Amino acid sequence: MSAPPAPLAIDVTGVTKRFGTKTVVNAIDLQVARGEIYGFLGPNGSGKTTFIRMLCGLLTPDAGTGTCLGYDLRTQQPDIKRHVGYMTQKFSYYEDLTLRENLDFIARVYDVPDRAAAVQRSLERLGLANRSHQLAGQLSGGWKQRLALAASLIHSPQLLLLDEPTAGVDPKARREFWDEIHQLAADGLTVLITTHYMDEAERCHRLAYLAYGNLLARGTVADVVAAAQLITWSVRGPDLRELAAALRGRPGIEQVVPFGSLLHVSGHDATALDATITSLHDPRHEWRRINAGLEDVFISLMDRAEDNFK
Ligand SMILES: Nc1ncnc2c1ncn2[C@@H]1O[C@H](COP(=O)(O)OP(=O)(O)OP(=O)(O)O)[C@@H](O)[C@H]1O
Repeated sequence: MSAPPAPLAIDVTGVTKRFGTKTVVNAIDLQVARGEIYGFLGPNGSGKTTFIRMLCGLLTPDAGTGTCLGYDLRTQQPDIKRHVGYMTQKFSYYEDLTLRENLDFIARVYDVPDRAAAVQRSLERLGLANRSHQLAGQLSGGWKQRLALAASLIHSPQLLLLDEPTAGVDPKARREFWDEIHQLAADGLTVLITTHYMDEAERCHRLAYLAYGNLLARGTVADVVAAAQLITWSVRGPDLRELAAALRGRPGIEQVVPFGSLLHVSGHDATALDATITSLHDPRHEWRRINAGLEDVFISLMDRAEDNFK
């Protein structure tokens, strides 16, 4: 049965989850368009996985309403699940089965019609056809990840859920993986992805940043950076460790973060920030006002969330 047409893949309001007395996801509203790649970022334990699991019909919210792929979040969970592919952090497969056998097994579990053709399509689509007789246990990390992606797509889902999909995968394999994800999205698949990597965040169409169960920022990378209104300076020169120690705790200085051979110094109060930088003037240091990056913004959001919610 195909899903009823819905312009939005996800359209939810006030989604909340509590475990015991702890509110792990706190009244989150979210809309995701079909074919969009939506990234979820935030510190460990901020509620990303729990929120996504509710969106995909794997967990029932304690409060909130809405739809996923046009199906009701509370009453039509089995329909949602049928159209969702889930690539978990720890993909399990049978090491002593070949790639083809692993995919065939998963296709059986999903009761995929015309299984042999579906497996062949999946092998070809992900460039695995030449390796189809190789034992899964002998694959390198990047190829195992491809197998995991193939497995999560075998039943032609409309929504793909990726939970930290590229942890431990080398940069070339990561790039290829992302090319594939963008191609799938261009073909209409909606992708929700949790990640801790900034380069992956920048590859998403839109982002949400969660901390302590609260949605603190959302939008495109440019939206999220602009909304933070973070003023950032970079400084290069000798003795940056000493400079960092001298800066921390001074008026206007909210964060001092080493970036390679530079320090990034940020805050929200331009006047106080300027005054402190001027007071620590050293001709050996080269200061430059820069545009805050996503990482600067996320560190700032995390620090502020600790003050607000802990
Ligand atoms: N079934 C459960 N029972 C009780 N507490 C849970 C359960 N599942 C998750 N939690 C708690 O909910 C909080 C949010 O967990 P969640 O896995 O959603 O965070 P996350 O942002 O995905 O973290 P990470 O980046 O580490 O994957 C954590 O404190 C976690 O311990």
